[in-house]
Amino acid sequence: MIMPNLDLDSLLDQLADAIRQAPFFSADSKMIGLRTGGEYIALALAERLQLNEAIGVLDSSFYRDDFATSGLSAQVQPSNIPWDVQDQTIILVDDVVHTGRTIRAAMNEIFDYGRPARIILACLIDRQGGRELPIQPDFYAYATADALRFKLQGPSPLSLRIELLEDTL
Ligand SMILES: O=P(O)(O)OC[C@H]1O[C@H](OP(=O)(O)OP(=O)(O)O)[C@H](O)[C@@H]1O
Repeated sequence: MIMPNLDLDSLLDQLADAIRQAPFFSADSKMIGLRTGGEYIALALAERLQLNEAIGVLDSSFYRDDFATSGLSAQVQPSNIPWDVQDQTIILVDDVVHTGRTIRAAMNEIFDYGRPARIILACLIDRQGGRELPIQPDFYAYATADALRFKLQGPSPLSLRIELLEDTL
């Protein structure tokens, strides 16, 4: 397997361009990033898209259905959505979508705040082949079904670490 050589800035530019051209998009669009990687991606996208409103941030750890088995990270922080979600079109952003469970948890949490008109899903990396729920990104910058793990580190500098999954070595 060839390790992909990904340029983070180009991927973010591509993702921002695709969202900008979508019919639903305006500078008043509302964006939510999922801690931690998704928050960094959402901040980078919001800057490129020159959004009028600050991004919301969710930490869906409490909502994950594997919370009991995986435990809770010591770094869980409160969620913060600085605007009313009711009837909004929300762009939900994460760095990686793999099983889909994090996105499922995030959507549950969003509905606790109100009933959005629509949720659009954008991610940097669509890790395909391991989906456990019928959740697909509307926008992604890079997709792969290879046995790779992606870890976004940031916020500044923002970098993407790519590792081969151990059980395939
Ligand atoms: O589709 P899933 O199988 O749920 O996986 C995707 C999630 O996994 C990673 O988060 P992680 O728990 O590693 O936290 P991080 O954002 O702090 O890296 C990634 O950032 C996504 O949020």
